[in-house]
Amino acid sequence: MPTFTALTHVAGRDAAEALAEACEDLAPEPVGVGVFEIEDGSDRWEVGVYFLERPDEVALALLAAAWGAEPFVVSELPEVDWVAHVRRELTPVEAGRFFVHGSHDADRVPEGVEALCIEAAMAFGTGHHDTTKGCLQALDRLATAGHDAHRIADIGCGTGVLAMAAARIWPVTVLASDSDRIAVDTAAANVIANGLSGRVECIEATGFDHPVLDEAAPFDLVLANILKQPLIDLAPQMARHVGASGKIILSGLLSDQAEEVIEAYRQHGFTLDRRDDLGEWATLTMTRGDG
Ligand SMILES: C[S@@+](CC[C@H](N)C(=O)[O-])C[C@H]1O[C@@H](n2cnc3c(N)ncnc32)[C@H](O)[C@@H]1O
Repeated sequence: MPTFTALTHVAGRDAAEALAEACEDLAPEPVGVGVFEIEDGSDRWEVGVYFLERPDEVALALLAAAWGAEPFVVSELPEVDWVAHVRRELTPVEAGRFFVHGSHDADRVPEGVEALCIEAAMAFGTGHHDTTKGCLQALDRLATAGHDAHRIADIGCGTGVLAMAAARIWPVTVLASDSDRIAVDTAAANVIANGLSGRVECIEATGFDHPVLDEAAPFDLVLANILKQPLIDLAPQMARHVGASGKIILSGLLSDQAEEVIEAYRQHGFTLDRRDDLGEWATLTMTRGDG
């Protein structure tokens, strides 16, 4: 378990930010630099510079030079399992019928929900982000409306949260792909942890560039929570891989980017069913054809 040495100094906001900036290129290299408001109404800010090993006297002298006349406090942070700490801080997320939680909250799962256990790890998708939440709500609505999906893909699966949610609704094998190997491995581990082995297949691919995705097409449901530009770039491939009347759920775009994405997909034969804005993010549900 790593321990950290912290160098801290309290100042006004501008001075704290200037100090933090001066410390970013230091040797030894800090593992983190942060500026935090001290919440006592005094408008004072703490700048903290964190090292995995305590800097020696020479390094401290260099740091003192970088910080100019400002004094700093050197302290050892208590030994804390920060990963476990962050995980414990994550509270469960409810979206439609889904209840996404960490393993530390397994005993808090209410009756009658579809529970998905996701640990905070190296991949995106604990359910906390409004884009993930928006997609889970859209999935829930499609299922409630009786959409029948036999071929499903989740492009940019991250932790696999959306693919697993879809697998909980429809009794088919869902293809989950991501361009990032770490995300693919994380999703595969989550699939096992959630008892969905054989129901979600995780593959490394950018967009639909994988023979397994080509062979499984045409899909009648595709989820893609990636950013605006990758979504727009994906539109021609989406049109080739989604069957007539197939649904797509798109997110990862800011509300003010929604029209641009809708237009790109309109040009490839999709009709907007609905748009849902959560926070500053939009989620689009569209149909291939006239809906
Ligand atoms: C915002 S995360 C979404 C994760 C998860 N699906 C969710 O809804 O929380 C986007 C993921 O898409 C992946 N990604 C981005 N562009 C991609 C592309 N063109 N093809 C496949 N994966 C992509 C990233 O590596 C990342 O894991």
